[in-house]
Amino acid sequence: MVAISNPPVESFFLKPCKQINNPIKFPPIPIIDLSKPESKHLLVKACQDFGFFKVVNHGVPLEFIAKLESEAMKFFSSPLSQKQKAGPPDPFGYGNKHLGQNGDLEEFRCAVNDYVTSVKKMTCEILELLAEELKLKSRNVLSKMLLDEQSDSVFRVNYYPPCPELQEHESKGKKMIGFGEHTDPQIISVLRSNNTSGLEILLKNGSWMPVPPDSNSFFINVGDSLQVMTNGRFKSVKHRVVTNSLKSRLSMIYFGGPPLNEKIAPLPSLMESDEASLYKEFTWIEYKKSAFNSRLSDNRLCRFENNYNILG
Ligand SMILES: O=C(O)CCC(=O)C(=O)O
Ligand SMILES: [Fe+2]
Repeated sequence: MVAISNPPVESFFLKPCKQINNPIKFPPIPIIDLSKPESKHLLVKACQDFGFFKVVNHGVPLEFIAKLESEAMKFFSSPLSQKQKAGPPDPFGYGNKHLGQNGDLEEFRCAVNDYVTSVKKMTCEILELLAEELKLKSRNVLSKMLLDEQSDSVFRVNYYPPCPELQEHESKGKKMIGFGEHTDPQIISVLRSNNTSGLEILLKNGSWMPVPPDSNSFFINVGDSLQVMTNGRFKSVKHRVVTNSLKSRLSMIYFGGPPLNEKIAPLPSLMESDEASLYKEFTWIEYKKSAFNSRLSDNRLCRFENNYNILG
C-alpha cells in the first residue's frame, strides 16, 4: 500500500516551551552504524532506552533516495487533478496499491519500488540483528513477518508546505503542529526526510526533543507491535512533526507490518520463566481496527494490556 499525503496543518499554536530562556540539554540520539558488528548491542539498547535511533552506513543506494525525493516533489507540485489520478484518498491523501498502473506516474511508481525494496532489506537486517542479540529462537522470527507475501506494510510520503504565518510567533518559542503526536502501530517504522527539521520525539521526562534532520540517514521507530512482542522491553516512542516557517518538509516512511491474521503477543522465548505477560494476544487486524477507531494521540495499546480496566 502506498499513500502520498499532505498532512493537514493544525492551525493552532502550541504553548511556548520553557526551553526558550532555559535551554534543555537533550540526550544524543543513538547512532547505529550497520557496517559494524557491535551494532547489535547498541541496537537493543536504543530500542529499550528510546525506541528510536538513527542508522548510518545502511546500504540503501543514495541514488534511489534522490530519485524518489525528486519524483515526490514533482508529484506534490503538480495540479490537484493530476494528483487525484494516483488513487482515491483512503483514508486521506492520494494513492493506493495500484499507484501508476494506468500509465500515469510510472516513474514515481518505479522510484517507490526501488526505494521500498532496498529499505525493506535493510529493515529486515535490523530486525534479524535484534533477534540475534535478544537470543530469540530463530533469527528471522521478526523479519519473516515483513517478508511474508501477506505482510500488511505501508509506505507513505508526507509533504509539509512551509508555514510563513508562523514566522512572527517563532521568536516567542511557539510551534505549529504538522502531524499530531502518536505512536506507530506496526512493528517498525523507517523514516527518511529531506534536510528540513520538524520531527520531535517524546522523552521519558515528558519533554519533546527535536530530531536534527539528516537526509542521508534513516530514523527508526519501534512500533506498538514490537513493544508488545518484547513484553514492553522495547518502547514504541511517541513522536510528532512541527511545521517550518521557511522550508517545506518531505518525509518518506516505510511501516513494516505483519500479515493481517498474525497473532501479536509477547514472544515466549523472550520471557523469563516467572514473567507475566503485560498484554493480551490479538491479531494485527484487530489492533488495526481498534487503532483506526481511536484518536491519533490515544495510547492505543492500553486496551490490550492485561491489567486494563474498562471502568478506568
Ligand atoms: O512526516 C514525518 O516526518 C513523520 C510522520 C509520521 O510520524 C507518520 O507518518 O507516522
Ligand atoms: Fe509516525
